[in-house]
Amino acid sequence: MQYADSSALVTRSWQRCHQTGLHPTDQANDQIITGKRIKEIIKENQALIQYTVPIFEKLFPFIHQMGHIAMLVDRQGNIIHTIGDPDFADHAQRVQLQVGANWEESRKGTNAIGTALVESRPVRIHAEQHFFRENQFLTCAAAPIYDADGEFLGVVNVSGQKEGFHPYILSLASLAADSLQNKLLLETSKHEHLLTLKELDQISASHQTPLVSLDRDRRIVRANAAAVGILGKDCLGKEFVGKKGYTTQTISDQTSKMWRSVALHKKADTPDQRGLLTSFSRLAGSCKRIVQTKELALKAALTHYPVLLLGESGTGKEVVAQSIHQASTRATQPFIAVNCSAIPDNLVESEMFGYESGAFTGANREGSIGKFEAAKQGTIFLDEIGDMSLRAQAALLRVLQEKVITPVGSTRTRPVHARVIAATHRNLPEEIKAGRFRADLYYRLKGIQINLPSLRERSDVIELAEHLLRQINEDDAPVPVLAPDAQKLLRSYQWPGNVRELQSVLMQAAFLADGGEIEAHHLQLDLPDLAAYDDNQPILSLREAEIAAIQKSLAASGGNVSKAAKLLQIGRNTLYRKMEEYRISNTANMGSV
Ligand SMILES: Nc1ncnc2c1ncn2[C@@H]1O[C@H](COP(=O)(O)OP(=O)(O)OP(=O)(O)O)[C@@H](O)[C@H]1O
Repeated sequence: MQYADSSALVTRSWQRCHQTGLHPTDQANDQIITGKRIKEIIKENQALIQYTVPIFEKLFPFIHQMGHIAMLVDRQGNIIHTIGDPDFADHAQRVQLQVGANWEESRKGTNAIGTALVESRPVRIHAEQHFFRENQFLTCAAAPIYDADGEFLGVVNVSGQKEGFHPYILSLASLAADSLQNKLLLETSKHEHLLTLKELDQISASHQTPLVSLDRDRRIVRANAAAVGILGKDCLGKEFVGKKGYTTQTISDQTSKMWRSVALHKKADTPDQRGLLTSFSRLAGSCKRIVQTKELALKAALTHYPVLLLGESGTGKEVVAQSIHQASTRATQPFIAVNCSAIPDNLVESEMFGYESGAFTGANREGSIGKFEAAKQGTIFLDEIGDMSLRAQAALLRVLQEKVITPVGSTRTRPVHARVIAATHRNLPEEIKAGRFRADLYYRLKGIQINLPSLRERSDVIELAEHLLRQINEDDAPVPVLAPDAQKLLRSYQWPGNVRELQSVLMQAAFLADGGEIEAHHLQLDLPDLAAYDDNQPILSLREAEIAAIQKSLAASGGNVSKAAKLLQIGRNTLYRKMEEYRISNTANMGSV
């Protein structure tokens, strides 16, 4: 789905409002449909509401946690079904954000529902972007819904108070609209051949699974937006011959279960509210990369696909795994983390799959259940999967393929219900090339692949640092403030240990600052030259240490700034900036870069 450039879209909408003669300080022309007419409208949209109810129930924990409400709106802009936070619903009624109200743009000015209806695309309208002042306390996102034949049916809208702004409410609305569309597509293509396309090289960050339905002659009868994006706008009616770079998978009974689970989980399965509060909110950060990561993790939480988390050490892979678990319908079941690199090779099977009594010398007399069984219908988190031996990989692959385990010393298999989330800091395609990792296992594990950005790639280091400082500060003492020089240093440092390193540096700094402002000299960073520090030499100030490190790296690289920056593990521009700041001239090689 295409997200619109919000500023251009808002400008267009405001122009339409002015042209219609609306004025921001006017009161909206509210029209609440009640009685017979609303009953008729609800009846006309009964099927749509019926499909929406379970999807909204699935979203309820997220919506409620955010203090928002979700709405189903028909193509005329009438709200026909809502779910969400009752407190906010009371506020919302002040501006008639309730069943029976009409939110067409010509009536209610620029707003997510009305503007999405006009623009036929997902729209987010935040606070002052609303045309009428009376609506500016809101933050809203709406995404259009189309039926399997591409007919426009209405929108899904998520709204809350502007203070509760979440960057991913648009994704949430789009996700609900996508699930609804897929459900409609599945219903209408019961007699057709329904298949999905899977990227061979990489699972894209797109929010929707591509779905295509074929008639008996393999002509494409229907396709959802994701499939049209891959196959081209004119794909309908054409013979389906596959697509380079993609495999196809028929949606069998088993895979359609996955869809039902996306769309139809009953409220009884919804996760624990408190769990949710600590789930995605633990993942601090608002830079683009981390928001994308959270969106994808949220999507993963709503499915039962295996998840593969890739990222350097300390980037938060385990936090993401826990967040996915807590936000999923499995939250009330166990989350079992297994560090694959810590299990001796000869114990992998018994640790993972358990053993029967007397299976081997030293084994517990009663036998023991393995991690897969301990996870029950919850999540098993296989950390450091890239460090598993090939023998253990083969055993794991069998489990993932056959969905059963055989405890050591037993002949009886037991079913596996747990969802697998795997993680590694290794580059698995390279491990495969080197013959250290099985390609078939890799493809099994990467149902949804989430790449976690390193701290170097993130633009929100200070925000993250402030979040971590609040966490570190256990008692009610004031949270230490980061002085400008400390912020500068935190931004320019290369963070080989990522968030874990940032956490420990801040912990030390808070201790050293002793309740005062944290300054640059409180930050004990692992600067390269400190490794070479000799006991007999005086301790250098941070500035002196940086100067010495830069001079040494320039000398070692023969004046080549790129090489010197590499040695220092910083970017070339950062090195140039520091050379300028410390007035270091490149005497080793004046002409070189
Ligand atoms: N976005 C984040 N917000 C807040 N804390 C975070 C974030 N990312 C990571 N952390 C914290 O950083 C530390 C390291 O995270 P975690 O253990 O999840 O990393 P990892 O990638 O699994 O590391 P490894 O590969 O070494 O196992 C944890 O204490 C975690 O709470």
